[in-house]
Amino acid sequence: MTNFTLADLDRIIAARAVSDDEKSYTRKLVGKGVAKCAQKLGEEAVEAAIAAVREDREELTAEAADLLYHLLVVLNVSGVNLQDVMAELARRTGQTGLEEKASRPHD
Ligand SMILES: N=c1c2ncn([C@@H]3O[C@H](COP(=O)(O)OP(=O)(O)OP(=O)(O)O)[C@@H](O)[C@H]3O)c2ncn1[C@@H]1O[C@H](COP(=O)(O)O)[C@@H](O)[C@H]1O
Repeated sequence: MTNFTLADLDRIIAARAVSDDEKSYTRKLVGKGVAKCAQKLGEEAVEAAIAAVREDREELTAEAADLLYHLLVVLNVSGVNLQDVMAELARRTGQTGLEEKASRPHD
């Protein structure tokens, strides 16, 4: 169990994207533009799908982490806020999302 959230990773990516650290993978990837970032996102999605079909849970866990990282990079370079994506997901539940959370206080 960890308290680390997508919002935490999103903040790290936003900071690394504009950092001047030449060792930063995020900075290098963002510097290559949206097409390269989107290509990486697609590759990671396929790798996650293959791991799922193979029923390899360990591999799927690692690929899912790569996929979420690369999705957040694409959102960042595209100027789409993670908060807006979460709001869209909440809207689809027909509620803000907070009501259900309140009824599951230990999640
Ligand atoms: N979560 C990740 C993360 N997931 C995957 N990756 C990188 O994504 C790359 C994907 O692997 P590939 O083998 O497909 O990439 P590659 O062949 O090296 O690169 P390409 O030339 O194809 O782009 C790897 O190099 C991983 O290091 C990540 N890089 C960074 N993070 C997070 O971002 C933070 C900031 O990282 P830096 O920007 O490197 O400081 C880190 O602390 C992490 O929290």
